[in-house]
Amino acid sequence: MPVNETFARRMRRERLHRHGDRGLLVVALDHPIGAGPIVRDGRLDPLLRAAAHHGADAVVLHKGALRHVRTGWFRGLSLIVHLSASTGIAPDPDAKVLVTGVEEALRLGADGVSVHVNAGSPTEARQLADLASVADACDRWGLPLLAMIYPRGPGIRDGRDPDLVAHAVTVAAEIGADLVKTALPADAAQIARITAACPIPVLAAGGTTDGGATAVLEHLGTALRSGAAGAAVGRLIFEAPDPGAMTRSVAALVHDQRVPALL
Ligand SMILES: O=C(CO)COP(=O)(O)O
Ligand SMILES: N[C@@H](CC=O)C(=O)O
Repeated sequence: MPVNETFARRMRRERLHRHGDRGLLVVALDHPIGAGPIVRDGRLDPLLRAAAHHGADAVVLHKGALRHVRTGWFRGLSLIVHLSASTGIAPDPDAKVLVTGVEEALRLGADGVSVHVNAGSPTEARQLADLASVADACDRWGLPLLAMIYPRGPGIRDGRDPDLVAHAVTVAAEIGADLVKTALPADAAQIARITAACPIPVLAAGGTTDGGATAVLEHLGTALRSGAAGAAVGRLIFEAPDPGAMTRSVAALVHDQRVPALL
């Protein structure tokens, strides 16, 4: 726990957890700007129902999505507003830019904000400056900041290289994030080294489901047993035939360190 944290920031950081403080399950739904629609009918409410009713602590959404979803889901679910974006069809999809700010997120009812940084990308310098300005604003307003930071760029062959990932999460902590989310390597000992060296909680990203849902669940289980403080999971849940059941499975891992029935 940080020793120099304001009352407001600590209270809000602790309140992100809706199921005890053992692990944080964040359902990330920030993909549409990058990848296009994630639901066929444009309605995110069924995914928010799955998150709210099946064990998630928080969801990540972009500002515009909030105009099209019900407020009621957030009685038992924390809201993290994502402040940065890029599209997968851009000349450089790794070039994240800020698309809104901390004060707007607060006006929208956010319990926290998140910013994505691609460390090693051609625009890394500007992305770091953006993360730093958001961290300053979070200090002013007492709002928790989740940094999503990945080693990504033309010179990076393996974005899960343990040394690169250890470096990336350290950058997030040094700039002033409260939590960091990244794609962790597969090896348990390497994950343990990364999480032990990082002064802030590290959340494991779900990642692509191309290798099957079971492989993603197994990876999350390894990460949680190796020091990850929770998981931020998108595709595994919104691509699942039954997002509620998949949320329950991830929640069993995150909150109870219990192997879900799906494994
Ligand atoms: O946090 C996330 C995206 O912002 C994780 O999403 P995926 O599980 O789809 O990688
Ligand atoms: N924040 C993520 C979105 C989901 O994967 C990214 O931009 O890559």
